[in-house]
Amino acid sequence: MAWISSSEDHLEWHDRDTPWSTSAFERQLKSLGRYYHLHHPFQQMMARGELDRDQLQGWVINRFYYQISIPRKDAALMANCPDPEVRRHWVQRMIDHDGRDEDPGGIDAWLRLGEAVGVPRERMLSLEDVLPGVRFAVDAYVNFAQQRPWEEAVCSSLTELFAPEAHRSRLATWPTHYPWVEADGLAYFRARLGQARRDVEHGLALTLNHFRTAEAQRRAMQILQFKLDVLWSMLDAMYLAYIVGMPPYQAVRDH
Ligand SMILES: O=C(O)c1cc(C(=O)O)c2c(n1)C(=O)C(=O)c1cc(C(=O)O)[nH]c1-2
Repeated sequence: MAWISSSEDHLEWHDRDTPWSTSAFERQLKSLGRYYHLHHPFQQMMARGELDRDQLQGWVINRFYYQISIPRKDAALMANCPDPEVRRHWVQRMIDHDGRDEDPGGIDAWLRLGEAVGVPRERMLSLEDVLPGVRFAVDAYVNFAQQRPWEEAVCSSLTELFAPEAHRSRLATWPTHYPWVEADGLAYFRARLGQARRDVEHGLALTLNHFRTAEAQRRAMQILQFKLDVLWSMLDAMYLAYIVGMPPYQAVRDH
Protein backbone atom coordinates (compact mmCIF):
# COMPACT_ATOMS: atom_id res chain seq x y z
CA MET A 1 0.00 0.00 0.00
CA ALA A 2 1.41 3.40 -0.97
CA TRP A 3 1.31 6.08 1.67
CA ILE A 4 0.75 9.65 0.73
CA SER A 5 4.36 10.79 0.36
CA SER A 6 4.86 8.43 -2.56
CA SER A 7 1.71 9.51 -4.37
CA GLU A 8 0.85 12.61 -6.40
CA ASP A 9 -2.81 11.65 -6.76
CA HIS A 10 -3.96 14.49 -4.57
CA LEU A 11 -2.35 17.23 -6.71
CA GLU A 12 -4.37 19.32 -9.14
CA TRP A 13 -2.70 19.56 -12.56
CA HIS A 14 -3.78 21.08 -15.85
CA ASP A 15 -1.10 19.01 -17.53
CA ARG A 16 2.30 17.93 -16.31
CA ASP A 17 4.26 20.55 -18.28
CA THR A 18 2.29 23.68 -17.40
CA PRO A 19 3.39 25.29 -14.15
CA TRP A 20 0.85 26.46 -11.63
CA SER A 21 0.31 30.20 -11.32
CA THR A 22 1.98 31.65 -8.22
CA SER A 23 -1.30 31.71 -6.32
CA ALA A 24 -2.19 28.14 -7.35
CA PHE A 25 1.29 26.98 -6.33
CA GLU A 26 0.87 28.64 -2.94
CA ARG A 27 -2.52 26.99 -2.56
CA GLN A 28 -1.04 23.59 -3.40
CA LEU A 29 1.76 24.00 -0.87
CA LYS A 30 -0.74 25.05 1.79
CA SER A 31 -3.01 22.11 0.94
CA LEU A 32 -0.33 19.85 2.40
CA GLY A 33 -1.26 21.28 5.80
CA ARG A 34 -3.65 18.36 6.12
CA TYR A 35 -0.62 16.16 6.78
CA TYR A 36 0.81 18.44 9.45
CA HIS A 37 1.85 16.79 12.72
CA LEU A 38 -0.89 18.76 14.49
CA HIS A 39 -3.19 16.01 13.19
CA HIS A 40 -1.04 13.14 14.50
CA PRO A 41 -2.79 10.99 17.15
CA PHE A 42 -0.11 11.94 19.70
CA GLN A 43 -0.81 15.66 19.30
CA GLN A 44 -4.54 15.01 19.17
CA MET A 45 -4.29 13.26 22.52
CA MET A 46 -2.20 16.15 23.82
CA ALA A 47 -4.86 18.68 22.79
CA ARG A 48 -7.63 16.60 24.44
CA GLY A 49 -5.73 16.47 27.71
CA GLU A 50 -5.20 12.72 27.48
CA LEU A 51 -1.45 12.61 28.10
CA ASP A 52 -0.13 11.77 31.53
CA ARG A 53 2.86 13.49 33.05
CA ASP A 54 5.43 11.03 31.70
CA GLN A 55 3.98 11.22 28.19
CA LEU A 56 3.97 15.02 28.13
CA GLN A 57 7.51 15.05 29.50
CA GLY A 58 8.53 12.55 26.83
CA TRP A 59 7.27 14.88 24.12
CA VAL A 60 9.10 17.90 25.55
CA ILE A 61 12.33 15.91 25.93
CA ASN A 62 12.23 14.54 22.39
CA ARG A 63 11.22 17.82 20.80
CA PHE A 64 14.25 19.40 22.46
CA TYR A 65 16.41 17.53 19.97
CA TYR A 66 14.49 19.26 17.18
CA GLN A 67 14.91 22.64 18.87
CA ILE A 68 18.70 22.35 19.15
CA SER A 69 18.98 21.09 15.58
CA ILE A 70 17.07 23.93 13.93
CA PRO A 71 19.88 26.50 14.20
CA ARG A 72 22.36 23.91 12.89
CA LYS A 73 20.02 23.38 9.95
CA ASP A 74 19.83 27.14 9.40
CA ALA A 75 23.61 27.48 9.59
CA ALA A 76 23.94 24.74 6.95
CA LEU A 77 21.48 26.56 4.71
CA MET A 78 23.40 29.81 5.07
CA ALA A 79 26.71 28.07 4.40
CA ASN A 80 25.27 26.94 1.06
CA CYS A 81 23.76 30.33 0.18
CA PRO A 82 25.89 32.83 -1.77
CA ASP A 83 23.29 35.64 -1.51
CA PRO A 84 24.06 38.13 1.31
CA GLU A 85 20.50 39.53 1.17
CA VAL A 86 19.07 36.11 2.01
CA ARG A 87 21.68 35.44 4.70
CA ARG A 88 21.10 38.83 6.32
CA HIS A 89 17.46 37.92 6.73
CA TRP A 90 17.94 34.24 7.53
CA VAL A 91 20.45 34.79 10.34
CA GLN A 92 17.62 36.11 12.49
CA ARG A 93 16.35 32.54 12.80
CA MET A 94 19.58 31.45 14.43
CA ILE A 95 19.45 34.40 16.80
CA ASP A 96 15.83 33.56 17.68
CA HIS A 97 16.88 30.09 18.80
CA ASP A 98 20.37 30.68 20.14
CA GLY A 99 19.67 34.10 21.67
CA ARG A 100 21.91 37.15 21.73
CA ASP A 101 22.88 39.73 24.32
CA GLU A 102 20.07 39.93 26.90
CA ASP A 103 17.76 37.59 24.98
CA PRO A 104 18.42 33.98 26.06
CA GLY A 105 16.64 32.67 22.92
CA GLY A 106 14.28 29.84 22.01
CA ILE A 107 16.45 26.92 23.10
CA ASP A 108 16.61 28.38 26.56
CA ALA A 109 12.84 28.98 26.48
CA TRP A 110 12.41 25.28 25.65
CA LEU A 111 14.58 24.37 28.64
CA ARG A 112 12.26 26.48 30.75
CA LEU A 113 9.30 24.64 29.24
CA GLY A 114 11.05 21.46 30.34
CA GLU A 115 11.36 22.75 33.89
CA ALA A 116 7.69 23.76 33.83
CA VAL A 117 6.69 20.17 33.02
CA GLY A 118 9.10 18.79 35.62
CA VAL A 119 12.18 17.91 33.54
CA PRO A 120 15.41 19.29 35.01
CA ARG A 121 17.73 21.09 32.58
CA GLU A 122 20.53 18.57 33.02
CA ARG A 123 18.27 15.70 32.03
CA MET A 124 17.09 17.50 28.90
CA LEU A 125 20.58 18.64 27.93
CA SER A 126 21.94 15.11 28.35
CA LEU A 127 19.75 13.97 25.39
CA GLU A 128 19.83 10.50 26.89
CA ASP A 129 16.06 10.07 26.68
CA VAL A 130 15.82 11.07 23.02
CA LEU A 131 14.40 8.13 21.06
CA PRO A 132 16.47 6.78 18.15
CA GLY A 133 13.57 7.28 15.72
CA VAL A 134 13.37 10.95 16.69
CA ARG A 135 17.11 11.36 16.23
CA PHE A 136 17.01 9.78 12.79
CA ALA A 137 14.12 11.95 11.65
CA VAL A 138 15.66 15.19 12.92
CA ASP A 139 19.10 14.30 11.57
CA ALA A 140 17.52 13.69 8.17
CA TYR A 141 16.33 17.30 8.20
CA VAL A 142 19.78 18.68 9.10
CA ASN A 143 21.44 16.43 6.51
CA PHE A 144 18.97 17.61 3.89
CA ALA A 145 19.91 21.24 4.50
CA GLN A 146 23.60 20.37 4.38
CA GLN A 147 23.42 18.37 1.18
CA ARG A 148 20.77 20.07 -0.96
CA PRO A 149 20.75 23.51 -2.63
CA TRP A 150 19.82 26.25 -0.18
CA GLU A 151 16.55 27.00 -2.01
CA GLU A 152 15.42 23.43 -1.28
CA ALA A 153 16.30 23.91 2.38
CA VAL A 154 14.21 27.10 2.40
CA CYS A 155 11.28 25.16 0.95
CA SER A 156 11.68 22.46 3.59
CA SER A 157 11.15 25.04 6.33
CA LEU A 158 7.64 25.81 5.07
CA THR A 159 5.89 23.51 7.52
CA GLU A 160 6.14 26.65 9.61
CA LEU A 161 3.14 27.83 7.61
CA PHE A 162 1.11 25.51 9.79
CA ALA A 163 2.98 25.86 13.10
CA PRO A 164 1.13 28.85 14.60
CA GLU A 165 -2.05 26.76 14.74
CA ALA A 166 -0.15 24.13 16.74
CA HIS A 167 1.29 26.73 19.14
CA ARG A 168 -2.13 28.36 19.54
CA SER A 169 -3.73 25.00 20.29
CA ARG A 170 -1.21 24.32 23.07
CA LEU A 171 -1.63 27.80 24.54
CA ALA A 172 -5.41 27.30 24.53
CA THR A 173 -5.58 23.77 25.91
CA TRP A 174 -2.65 23.22 28.27
CA PRO A 175 -3.76 25.56 31.10
CA THR A 176 -7.05 23.65 31.36
CA HIS A 177 -5.84 20.12 30.71
CA TYR A 178 -2.43 20.28 32.35
CA PRO A 179 -2.85 22.80 35.20
CA TRP A 180 0.21 21.36 36.90
CA VAL A 181 2.42 22.84 34.13
CA GLU A 182 3.75 26.20 35.31
CA ALA A 183 2.24 28.93 33.12
CA ASP A 184 5.60 30.65 32.46
CA GLY A 185 6.74 27.54 30.66
CA LEU A 186 4.44 28.33 27.74
CA ALA A 187 6.43 31.43 26.76
CA TYR A 188 8.13 29.58 23.91
CA PHE A 189 4.84 28.96 22.11
CA ARG A 190 3.78 32.57 22.57
CA ALA A 191 7.06 33.93 21.19
CA ARG A 192 6.89 31.66 18.14
CA LEU A 193 3.53 33.03 17.02
CA GLY A 194 5.12 36.25 15.75
CA GLN A 195 8.47 34.76 14.75
CA ALA A 196 6.91 32.01 12.64
CA ARG A 197 4.74 34.47 10.74
CA ARG A 198 7.73 36.63 9.83
CA ASP A 199 9.88 33.61 8.88
CA VAL A 200 7.29 32.04 6.74
CA GLU A 201 6.54 35.17 4.73
CA HIS A 202 10.19 35.27 3.72
CA GLY A 203 10.50 31.53 3.10
CA LEU A 204 7.31 31.39 1.08
CA ALA A 205 8.29 34.36 -1.11
CA LEU A 206 11.68 32.77 -1.87
CA THR A 207 10.04 29.43 -2.68
CA LEU A 208 7.33 30.87 -4.94
CA ASN A 209 10.00 32.82 -6.79
CA HIS A 210 12.49 29.98 -7.19
CA PHE A 211 10.40 26.94 -8.14
CA ARG A 212 8.93 28.11 -11.45
CA THR A 213 8.64 25.22 -13.88
CA ALA A 214 6.09 22.45 -13.45
CA GLU A 215 8.89 20.03 -12.64
CA ALA A 216 10.41 22.38 -10.06
CA GLN A 217 7.01 22.93 -8.45
CA ARG A 218 6.52 19.17 -8.19
CA ARG A 219 9.92 18.98 -6.54
CA ALA A 220 8.85 21.67 -4.05
CA MET A 221 5.79 19.63 -3.16
CA GLN A 222 7.98 16.58 -2.56
CA ILE A 223 10.33 18.61 -0.37
CA LEU A 224 7.50 19.90 1.79
CA GLN A 225 6.12 16.37 2.03
CA PHE A 226 9.58 15.15 3.11
CA LYS A 227 9.55 17.68 5.95
CA LEU A 228 6.03 16.65 6.95
CA ASP A 229 7.36 13.09 7.04
CA VAL A 230 10.14 14.20 9.41
CA LEU A 231 7.67 15.71 11.86
CA TRP A 232 5.17 12.84 11.58
CA SER A 233 7.87 10.20 12.06
CA MET A 234 9.07 11.91 15.23
CA LEU A 235 5.60 11.54 16.70
CA ASP A 236 5.28 7.95 15.45
CA ALA A 237 8.39 7.10 17.47
CA MET A 238 6.97 8.88 20.53
CA TYR A 239 3.57 7.22 20.14
CA LEU A 240 5.12 3.77 20.03
CA ALA A 241 7.32 4.44 23.05
CA TYR A 242 4.98 6.40 25.31
CA ILE A 243 1.42 5.53 24.25
CA VAL A 244 1.73 1.92 23.07
CA GLY A 245 4.39 1.37 25.74
CA MET A 246 6.84 -0.14 23.29
CA PRO A 247 10.10 1.80 23.51
CA PRO A 248 13.09 0.40 21.57
CA TYR A 249 14.19 -3.07 22.66
CA GLN A 250 11.16 -3.55 24.93
CA ALA A 251 10.60 -7.01 23.49
CA VAL A 252 14.18 -8.00 24.26
CA ARG A 253 14.02 -6.61 27.76
CA ASP A 254 10.79 -8.45 28.51
CA HIS A 255 12.47 -11.83 27.95
O1 LIG B 1 5.78 23.17 17.67
C1 LIG B 1 5.61 22.95 16.48
O2 LIG B 1 4.64 22.31 16.05
C2 LIG B 1 6.64 23.45 15.55
C3 LIG B 1 6.75 22.97 14.26
C4 LIG B 1 7.76 23.46 13.44
C5 LIG B 1 7.78 22.97 12.06
O3 LIG B 1 6.71 22.91 11.45
O4 LIG B 1 8.83 22.57 11.56
C6 LIG B 1 8.68 24.40 13.95
C7 LIG B 1 8.45 24.85 15.27
N1 LIG B 1 7.47 24.37 16.04
C8 LIG B 1 9.28 25.84 15.86
O5 LIG B 1 9.04 26.23 17.02
C9 LIG B 1 10.38 26.36 15.14
O6 LIG B 1 11.11 27.21 15.64
C10 LIG B 1 10.62 25.89 13.83
C11 LIG B 1 11.63 26.17 12.90
C12 LIG B 1 11.38 25.37 11.84
C13 LIG B 1 12.14 25.21 10.60
O7 LIG B 1 11.85 24.25 9.88
O8 LIG B 1 13.07 26.00 10.35
N2 LIG B 1 10.28 24.62 12.08
C14 LIG B 1 9.79 24.94 13.27
